[in-house]
Order: sequence, then structure tokens, then C-alpha cells
Amino acid sequence: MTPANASPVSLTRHLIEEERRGHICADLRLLLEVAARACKSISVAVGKGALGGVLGEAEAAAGGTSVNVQGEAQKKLDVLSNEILLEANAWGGHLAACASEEMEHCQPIPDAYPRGNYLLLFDPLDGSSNIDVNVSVGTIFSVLRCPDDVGTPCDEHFLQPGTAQVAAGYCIYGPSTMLVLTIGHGTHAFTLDREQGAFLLTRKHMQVPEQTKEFAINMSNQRHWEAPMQAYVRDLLAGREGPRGKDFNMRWIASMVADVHRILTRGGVFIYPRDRKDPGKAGKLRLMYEANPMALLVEQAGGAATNGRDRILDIAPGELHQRVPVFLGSRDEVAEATRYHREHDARAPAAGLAGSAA
Ligand SMILES: O=P(O)(O)OC[C@H]1O[C@](O)(COP(=O)(O)O)[C@@H](O)[C@@H]1O
Ligand SMILES: [Mg+2]
Ligand SMILES: [Mg+2]
Repeated sequence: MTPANASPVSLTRHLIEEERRGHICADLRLLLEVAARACKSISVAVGKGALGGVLGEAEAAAGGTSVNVQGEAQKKLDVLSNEILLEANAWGGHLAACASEEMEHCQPIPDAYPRGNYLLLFDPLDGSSNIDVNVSVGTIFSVLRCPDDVGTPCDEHFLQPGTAQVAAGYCIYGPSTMLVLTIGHGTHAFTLDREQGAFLLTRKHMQVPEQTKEFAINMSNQRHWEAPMQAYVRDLLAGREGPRGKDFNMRWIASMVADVHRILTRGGVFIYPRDRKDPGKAGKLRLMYEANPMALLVEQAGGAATNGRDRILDIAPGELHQRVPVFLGSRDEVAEATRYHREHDARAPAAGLAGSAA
């Protein structure tokens, strides 16, 4: 927290100081500034709401609702936010290519502009189902290095584990707009001063408490969960009288950005597990532009992130839009949930989704 009598540190100053410390190069600094500027534009669009004509679903060129590569209906703001991020990043010379939840394949920087050394992935608008009901949404992004001498970058160049991220962040469009960022040296939060148009550092070195009494999950999917997940939540709900010996509170905003922001602020565990609703999908959330950046932010704040079995950041991705189960937040609670899964697997190695509640 900035002392009341000190002038607040802007994002620009913070990044210049990180460059002086040798933590980032000038290109990465400029890339992050451009990403932050794009988030400011999205924040303005989100803030206009119904007055800006940005609510509701996007129309496909052929009529009807536009659907993205994931088969999900696109909101007008999904499309607009994607365009803002692409446009802002096209000309700067810091990026080689962008990839997005809203595009089937990555988009190399057009030939008209110089290509840089970084790859940017984003979920342009996270929590889309909340747009029309005026609940917090956000943008999530992840930055990777582009491998050397690749010519025109393509999807396979993005397939790097989360540990390879050089920066990750999100912007939450809530009662205030906040940018939360890591370049691998802690997780820091900046609040948008709307009068100045600048992000100002308001929380340095966010820390997720190791323990928690709060979990976030969409309970309506309970009947579709794996056996160890059923057992874990059953024990949470048993409260003080159960094996965990304490009462737990529950929250679910259905905007990952907002749920993770709460966890970075006061602790908790966020879970979107694998389920049987669509056995072809390993979970709902996407590894490359949702789970990986959030996992890095949470780990940099002293928390943990697994897929129920293994560390998310160690997963070797097989495709751009790969889905993954997500357990992240307070370290001890993530370890506990992970233990239920590992012990279940050790007892019944092949049971997985078919196993009965332990
Ligand atoms: O509606 P559900 O199944 O609870 O899922 C909510 C989750 O889906 C998401 O909205 C997916 O993100 P998008 O809105 O970017 O597709 C997460 O933000 C959120 O945690
Ligand atoms: Mg999302
Ligand atoms: Mg989205």
C-alpha cells in the first residue's frame, strides 16, 4: 500500500523500475503498457453498458448468434474486446503473434508491421455471462517468448508450459478497474485512476493466506464430478462436525477474474473440476489463457495451482484451446484437494471419472 503522503507509483514507473532492475527488457515493458492501454479501452466500453450499445449477443455475418471456436455464443463485448486487443498490439513491434479465446488460430502480426519476440495470449472478456447483469468481468493475458527463427509464427509456437510465461496478468472491470500483474517477481495490483487515465500501484506483493475457510465452485455440477471431488466437497460441507473440523463459506461469481481477485485479496480456493457433463472435455477452463496466467499470478502471491493432481504450470500443452481442471488459491487448501485426488488414484488407478464417491 502506498503511504498517504507519498506520490503513487504509476504502472509506467513501476515497469521502468523493473527494467532498471534487469527484470524485463524495454520491449516487454512496452508490450505490457500496450496491453494495459487496451484494457483501459475495454474498461470504458464495459463501463458504458447499455448506453454504449455493447450488451447482448454478437450477430453472425450470416444472421443468428455468432459462435466462437469453443462453440460458445459470443457477446458483443467478447468481439469488441478481442478487436481492441488485436488492434492495440498490431503495430508496436513487440509481438510476433496473438492468440485468443475468440479465434481458432493465432494471428501473426501483419506483414506491414515489424514483428517482435513475444507471443501474447488472451481471454479478451472473461465471465461473459455476467456482462448483461452488470457483474464484474475481466481480461486475462499471458506472455511467452517466441522461439527464435520461426518465420511466421503458428499455433505450435504457443504450446509452451506455464513455467515459460514471462508475464501474466488480468484486468478486472468491477466497481473500480484494477490491473493485477506479475513478471515473475511478485504479484502487484494497480487501480485505474479514471481522472488521470493511469494505473496506480495500490497493492505491492499480494499474498494469498496459506489457509482458508472459503471455497468457490459451481455446485450445480456436483452430480457430474469425479469421486475424489465428491468426497472433498462432502467433507467441506460437513463443517465443524466433519473430518475438516471447521465451517466453510462458499462464493461463486462465475467470472474467474472476479473469483481469483477475491482469492488474491483475502484467500480461498477456486475450483472448476473435470466433470462428466462432456466427457470429451477435461474441464471448462482453458489452459493457455485462463489457467496458466492465473496459476502464475497465484503462485507469485504464495498460493498454489493444480489440476487436482499436478501443478498447472508444468503441464505440457497439446493444443491452443486445451481445457484443464483448475484448483487454485490458498496453498494448504489446494494441497488438501489435490491429496483427495492423488489418494483416490493410488487406491483405484483406473477409476477416474467412472469411480464411485469414496
Ligand atoms: O457458468 P459456469 O459453468 O459456472 O462457469 C463459470 C466460469 O466460466 C467462465 O465464465 C469462462 O470464461 P469466459 O466467459 O471467458 O468463457 C469463467 O470466467 C468462470 O469461472
Ligand atoms: Mg474466461
Ligand atoms: Mg472470455
